[in-house]
Amino acid sequence: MSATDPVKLMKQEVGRAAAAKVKSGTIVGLGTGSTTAYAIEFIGDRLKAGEIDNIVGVPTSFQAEVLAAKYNIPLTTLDAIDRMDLAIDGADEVDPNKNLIKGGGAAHTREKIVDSLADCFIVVVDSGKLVDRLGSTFLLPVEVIPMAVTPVMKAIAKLGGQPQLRMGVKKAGPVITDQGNMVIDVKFDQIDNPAELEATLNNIPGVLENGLFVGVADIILVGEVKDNQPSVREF
Ligand SMILES: O=C[C@H](O)[C@H](O)[C@H](O)COP(=O)(O)O
Repeated sequence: MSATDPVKLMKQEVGRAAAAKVKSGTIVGLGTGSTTAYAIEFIGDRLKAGEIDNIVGVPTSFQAEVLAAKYNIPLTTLDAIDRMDLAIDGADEVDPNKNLIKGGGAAHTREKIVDSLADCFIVVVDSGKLVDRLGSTFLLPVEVIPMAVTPVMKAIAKLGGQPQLRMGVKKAGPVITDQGNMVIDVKFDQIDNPAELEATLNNIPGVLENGLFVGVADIILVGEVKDNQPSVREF
């Protein structure tokens, strides 16, 4: 990836824009993925520069915990708080109604818990993540308890989905989530009713959580780039 890689420029710019919305004395959900990683870095930069202080983060993954430690952002847990002021997180697809597919990094279960508890959930994406209809470019991740992988795949096939077990890269065998579970990625020809599908999938015994986020996001920050100049649009 070159220094002027347009996707990198867009991710950095939305990360910076999201970090700029963090105020002193707030509790912030820290999402997962390459775009949110920039937001965490820029929050750390603002803390270091003294622009903000007294921030506490709630991590959505081991990756977020590691980044928070790297940038000296103190962390807390959901046992210690009732709510968050803000959550910042990426997405794999965003539709015009601000509904999302998440879980490209297998973190969607903890992300849905944290992002749902925030007063304001800000999504940070590059413009390539915008779709007219969810499921058109990205397979839908479903986290499953390991002993239930086969029956869940059969149940998903009966619903019309094409399931595949997510395999590791630079690791033999399946991807294991931060909770010790596996991920089934599902191709649906068409997702007409995301809310209904979200509930139907979660109702299959053995499914922990799927990557459909319906009615959770408040603000979408979209990174765009033209002539190597990045900008951010909000909706
Ligand atoms: O499980 C991972 C998350 O849902 C990520 O937020 C999502 O995959 C987007 O990641 P990235 O910003 O790297 O495209």
